[in-house]
Amino acid sequence: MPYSFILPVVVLVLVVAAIYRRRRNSIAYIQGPSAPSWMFGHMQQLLLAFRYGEHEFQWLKAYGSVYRLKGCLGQNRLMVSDPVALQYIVNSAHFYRSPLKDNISYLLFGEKSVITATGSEHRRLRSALNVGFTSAAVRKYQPVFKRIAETISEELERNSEPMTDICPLLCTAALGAISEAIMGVPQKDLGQEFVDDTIQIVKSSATQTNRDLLVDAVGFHLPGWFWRIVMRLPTATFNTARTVRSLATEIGGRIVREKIDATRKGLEINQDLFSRLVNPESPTESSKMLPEEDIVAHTALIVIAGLENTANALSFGLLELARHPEFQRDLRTEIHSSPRDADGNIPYDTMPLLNAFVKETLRLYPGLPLSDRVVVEDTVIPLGESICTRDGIFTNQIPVSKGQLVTIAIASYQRSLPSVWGNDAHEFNPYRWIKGAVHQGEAVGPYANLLTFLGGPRTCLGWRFAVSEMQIVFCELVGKFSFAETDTEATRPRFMTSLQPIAENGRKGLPLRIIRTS
Ligand code: HEM
Repeated sequence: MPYSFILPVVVLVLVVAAIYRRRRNSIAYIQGPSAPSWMFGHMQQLLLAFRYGEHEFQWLKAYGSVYRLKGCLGQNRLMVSDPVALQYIVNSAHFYRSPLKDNISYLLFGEKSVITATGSEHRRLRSALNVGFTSAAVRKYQPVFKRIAETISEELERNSEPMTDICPLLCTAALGAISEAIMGVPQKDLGQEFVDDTIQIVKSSATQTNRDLLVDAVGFHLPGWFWRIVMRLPTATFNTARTVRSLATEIGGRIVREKIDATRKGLEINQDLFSRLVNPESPTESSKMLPEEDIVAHTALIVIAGLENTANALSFGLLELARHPEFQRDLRTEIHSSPRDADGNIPYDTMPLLNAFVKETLRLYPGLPLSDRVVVEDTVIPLGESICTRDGIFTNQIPVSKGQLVTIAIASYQRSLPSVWGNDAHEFNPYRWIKGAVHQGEAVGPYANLLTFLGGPRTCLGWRFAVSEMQIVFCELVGKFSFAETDTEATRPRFMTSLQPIAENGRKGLPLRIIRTS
């Protein structure tokens, strides 16, 4: 057969082209620290650090805002905290979430949720859910946040212990806020089993051990269909995840059906998100209405997405106040001297110290300090500042090939450039926001130029919700109590799926001395 050589030649050409392209776009020429081991690369230092960032922030200092790290089993990873590069990555369709994270989201939330949907389906779901997350919608949740904050105060007043772990209280408060504002029901209606299992799944999905690092590294190369089969296995974590999902479907389904019934009976409709999705207030909302099953599918996602991150941000804020008594006093003075309306509301957005404090807390303690992306199509990442390669050549762009792992280094970005944050970027200094020391350059995220809520089409839907809840809870608590650390520096941030406060005993917690002030 005269043409029988064609196929092998075509295959050979394709293989050589692929190798050439891989070499050409390999990131091996980018500088970075040498790895302590081939098996774990830098992953133990990055993800299992005793105090989050103890190695990462040193690498940042040594290599700048783009450098190469080793993942497990010799994998090359690109760590990026350059604002121009980050803006490109979060907005570009050339990058997608790492397959591992995507598969876990798929197991927990199914394919009908905004976090797993892609393309036009993602845009449709976001646009519909957004009716509950606009500035106007979030303003209407303020009474809920206020009530929730007062419940924490009442609990603290009853408590006569010399030391209180504030974390569980803040977690219950954050759950109450979501339950009432998003679903329009008191927290007890969610049922203890759902609440316990949800908290459990957040804990057990935390990457904490060497074994987890290796499973993640191997899992990265496995196709989605393989994961979907593995996730049917009856392991403790997968069982809890399945229970959370089925309880969420049951509870969400019941809540949504009750709201549909109330609408049919002409009863008054509330301001919570689920009510508005069932019974839109305006024709624009009507056109984006979600069917019942789509609303139900978001029950678990919204609880999990909104609970941990907000509660942890509140905890870290109180930790920094305990470490900075003078700032705490100034903030209390601002709270006491701010005018209140007839309902006791303060114009939260106009309080300089309060807002500087919220921004500084979210800058230093992003709930998700790292977020992995995979290149889905060859592209070139532009850089705001040139980097020097291992060959001593300066470049202001990095070509990356399909399959390359890129880490959006959120925590590093928020401490990186002195030209953006000032020279004391590693310190807690809320005044930097008041003195105008923060340079508002590239708009990388939706709030204060921070990436804590990510950016681009996948920006956190609940960012205004979280900021408003933080403003109100801080006002209530700092207005009535003083916070002091029992052992300065004992509590540390650790990365366990999210950035969490870890007490001296190695467990999640924030023990504080809390005293009534007025
Ligand atoms: C301080 C608190 C919060 C932080 C730091 C935070 C952070 C984030 C981040 C980083 C993402 C992107 C995740 C990714 O794509 O890998 C995200 C997505 C999301 N968040 Fe938040 N979040 C917070 C509070 C909330 C709240 C209170 C809600 C809802 C009540 C919420 C709902 C969502 C949803 C629905 C998404 C998915 C958006 C999409 O994929 O289009 N978040 N959040």
